[in-house]
Amino acid sequence: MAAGGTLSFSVASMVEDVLQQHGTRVGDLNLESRKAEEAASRRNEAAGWLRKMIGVVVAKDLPAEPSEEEFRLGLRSGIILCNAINKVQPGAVPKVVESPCDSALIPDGAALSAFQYFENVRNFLVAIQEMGLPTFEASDLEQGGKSARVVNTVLALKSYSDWKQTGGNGIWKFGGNIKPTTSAKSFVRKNSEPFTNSLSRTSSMNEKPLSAQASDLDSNKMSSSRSFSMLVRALLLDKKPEEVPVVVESVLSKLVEDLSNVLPANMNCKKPSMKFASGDKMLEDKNSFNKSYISEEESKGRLLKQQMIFDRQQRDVQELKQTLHTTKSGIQFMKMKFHEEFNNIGLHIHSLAHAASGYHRVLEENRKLYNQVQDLKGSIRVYCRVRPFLSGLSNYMSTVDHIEDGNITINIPSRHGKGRRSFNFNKVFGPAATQADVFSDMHPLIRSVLDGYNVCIFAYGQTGSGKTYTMTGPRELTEKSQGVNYRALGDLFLIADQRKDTFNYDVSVQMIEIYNEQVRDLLTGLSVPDANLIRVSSTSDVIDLMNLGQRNRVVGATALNDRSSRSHSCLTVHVQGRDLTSGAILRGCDVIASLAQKNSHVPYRNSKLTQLLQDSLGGQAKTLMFVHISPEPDAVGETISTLKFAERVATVELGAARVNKDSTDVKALKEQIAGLKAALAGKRRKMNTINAQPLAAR
Ligand SMILES: Nc1ncnc2c1ncn2[C@@H]1O[C@H](COP(=O)(O)OP(=O)(O)OP(=O)(O)O)[C@@H](O)[C@H]1O
Repeated sequence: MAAGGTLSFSVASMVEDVLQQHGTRVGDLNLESRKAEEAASRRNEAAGWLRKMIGVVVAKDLPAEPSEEEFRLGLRSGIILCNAINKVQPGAVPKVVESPCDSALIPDGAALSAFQYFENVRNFLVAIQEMGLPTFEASDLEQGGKSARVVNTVLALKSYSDWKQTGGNGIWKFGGNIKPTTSAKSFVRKNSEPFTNSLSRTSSMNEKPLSAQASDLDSNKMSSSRSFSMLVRALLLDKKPEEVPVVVESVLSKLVEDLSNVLPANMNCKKPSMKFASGDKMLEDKNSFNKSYISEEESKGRLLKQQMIFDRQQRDVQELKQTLHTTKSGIQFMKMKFHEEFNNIGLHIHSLAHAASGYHRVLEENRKLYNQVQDLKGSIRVYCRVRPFLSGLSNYMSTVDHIEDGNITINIPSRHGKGRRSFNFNKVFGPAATQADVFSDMHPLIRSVLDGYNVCIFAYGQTGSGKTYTMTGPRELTEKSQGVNYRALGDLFLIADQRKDTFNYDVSVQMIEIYNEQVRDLLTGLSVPDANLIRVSSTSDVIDLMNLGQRNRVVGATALNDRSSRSHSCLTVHVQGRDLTSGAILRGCDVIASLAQKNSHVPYRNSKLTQLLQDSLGGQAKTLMFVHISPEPDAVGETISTLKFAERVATVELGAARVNKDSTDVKALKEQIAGLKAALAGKRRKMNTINAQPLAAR
């Protein structure tokens, strides 16, 4: 390291200080001239050796005995120094940059390429350093620089050259022109090989400092020790003997002080800063190496990272492929299952269709059988109802003697002979019979209307016998006291609603009055041959229309009783049902009529009433006739004639068969119906079970 020279200057200045303290003038000692003389001697030795090594031609810029300035200028380009070191150690500076104008003297500050100058001097200093010789600083070749250090380096190189020429045996000791007896330390070159890479340079640099520093110290010590002794002698020359110890003590204490200031700074500097351009270059190299090393590491890292990303993406792709495969398999499986399900559903629908058609066949069969039973019961059924005594008249003896099943026995006053007479009907309802009792026998026929049969329900009887009561109910109507028309219509709409999945029903009504052989439309109030049909959708719709008809019936009546006895009102309910499966149309009607007891002068067969009811009464329809009688004995004559007419209607006039309840035909039919009902119930259960199952399980 270039810390050398520090001691020599310090000692000289220190002695100077001491001399000044003691009032001694240096000028008197002629110290400067002695120093200059010695420096010139060393410079000449160095210049001479350089000229000898590289030849006078190459060293033309360096005079044999140059001044300090000439020495500095001659070596400033570094060309002479590089050539000299290459002579001592070939290849030490691999490339020497020659001046473009060799022959020209390069003046101070002349334009030799700064790069060339820098390169040569730097390379020379690196080589010197590699060889373990004392170095100088590049700035020492500049004006004001310490050329003595340059001289020192050249003389060290000379000494090394001499040692090498003698065979290089033994330990080379750098002595310069200093006598071997001085305290110069042995100098062992640590790394003589030229560096080949920045790493070896760095390591040699790191190993170098202490030895180089020691070397610098030694050489400076040697060179300055002679001056030091000369100075001390000159100092003590004119001193009296008693003054000598004081002066020596001062010199020594100053020396110790300076040493203590200088040594720690040099000796403790294990990692001194690089002052040379060569050091900078090495740092640059190291940095660039580090950079390239780092960038290589970085690129490796990046590659590794990319590889990892690539690997992960490949794994992802594999996973996706696997998922796709699984999904495809799943879809295939679903397709298969779907086809299976589809086929199963197809089979199931087929069996359901089969069952449904069977069900419909059974229904149809049931309907026919049901209505056959109704037929066997008789196309016309005649019922007799006895009104209770009205309040206030309960003390009278009743006309009715007794009632037993379908038989009613009437007490006949003695003046009319015989005393009693019995009449047979399908059923006789006594004064205690309720509205529900009366309707119960009518109920099965309502279903027949919805199956496409015509049903005629009419009330017959003298005035005040209770026709309106049976058909409609009392004035203060309650649910319990509702008449058969409410109940029948209620049933009709209820059954139609229950069948809505299989049948679509349209219901409409017409209401007429036959008065004095004139037909009047009670819903329009006009006399018309055919009454209007008005569509209805509920029982209340029908009731509203019946009320309207009732009001029209009353309007214009001159004598209510007279009118009542000659008027027949008739409500006809038309039902049209469409079988939703087969599309078949069923048509039925329910005629609800209130017929006054006919006058004897009107022939029954030709009457308007008979014409009106011919469809119902002619055998195509099921007819229910409710004969009403009053219990009061004063009307017994009319009662008997009413009963006679009713019996004739039931047996002779209309030719209807009387039902024998015990006939074998009825029994067989009943059994057949029971069997069919059981079969139907079985089919229904089966269908309900199938419908309850989830589709996949079917
Ligand atoms: N079964 C019965 N229970 C209680 N009261 C009844 C019964 N039958 C009829 N009545 C009552 O007897 C009276 C006459 O009955 P209703 O008006 O029904 O006779 P009708 O035959 O319709 O008469 P008309 O032919 O004059 O119209 C009414 O007050 C009615 O409430």
